[in-house]
Amino acid sequence: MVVILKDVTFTSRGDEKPLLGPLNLTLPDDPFFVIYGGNGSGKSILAQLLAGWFPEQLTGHLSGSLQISGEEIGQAPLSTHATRIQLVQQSPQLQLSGCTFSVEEEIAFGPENLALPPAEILQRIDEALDNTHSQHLRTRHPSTLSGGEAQRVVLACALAMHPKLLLLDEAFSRLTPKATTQLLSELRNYALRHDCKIILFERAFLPAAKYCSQALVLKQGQPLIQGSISQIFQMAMTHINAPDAWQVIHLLSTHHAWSEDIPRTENELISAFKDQYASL
Ligand SMILES: Nc1ncnc2c1ncn2[C@@H]1O[C@H](COP(=O)(O)OP(=O)(O)OP(=O)(O)O)[C@@H](O)[C@H]1O
Repeated sequence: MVVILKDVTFTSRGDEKPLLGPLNLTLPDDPFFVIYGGNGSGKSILAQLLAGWFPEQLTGHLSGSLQISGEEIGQAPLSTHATRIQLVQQSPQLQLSGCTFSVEEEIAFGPENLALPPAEILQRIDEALDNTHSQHLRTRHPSTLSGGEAQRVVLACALAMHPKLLLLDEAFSRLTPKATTQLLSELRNYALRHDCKIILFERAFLPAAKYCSQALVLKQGQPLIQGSISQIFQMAMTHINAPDAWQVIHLLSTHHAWSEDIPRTENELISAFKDQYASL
């Protein structure tokens, strides 16, 4: 799926100052891309625009061009995007329908609305539960799920729609780093199997950096820098969260005392420290 933003600016209704933009972006050819930013940097607004929320759910003025697979956003009703674009937000309880009695029914909700044959719906439920490691939640009432369990289930609901563009707006915020890494690995397999692009919207450097080779950093709705993880690292680190070891690398880089690539995993971190300091 090709996503192209040209001079996109969004101003909320009643505001004068744009909340986002001007922003230019062409997604690289990788399955994953990450958009980093601190609180209020515009990640959710951008995610909602990409999900086609303008103008039905996101009212205001959009200028420039935001194209997804050649189709200009804002020109078709939001419901028409459901089969190709899915957005998972950071508060899972807000995304549960509230009208089903089991996780299985909740995942079936979208495919049933597409009037798919029952056998295909069942197959999609199974696949989505497997991909999110949630088979054990299948018969649970959605209202009894913990925060992390609910995040797995809303992700399963999104996957059951077989999206070609999956937007994950801090969608792992209630999961442990280990569970997040496990899900991201499953999502990479999903993306390759279904030719899907996944955009992560994150306040935390890890574990997104492990899966994305390219990133965009937002600050107050404006693009700060775009490029490889190594290229964006210095600027990103003043705006996002990262483990202490990466804070140390940031400090060393600031004092020109780091010459290695920026590690994207713990193992890369250990190797990089060995390479940098083994001779000392
Ligand atoms: N519908 C809206 N109308 C007016 N202002 C909005 C609307 N949605 C968000 N904003 C404002 O736009 C700015 C960007 O918000 P956004 O939710 O995109 O930030 P974010 O990067 O997702 O932040 P966080 O990490 O805190 O979730 C904030 O100042 C927010 O108050």
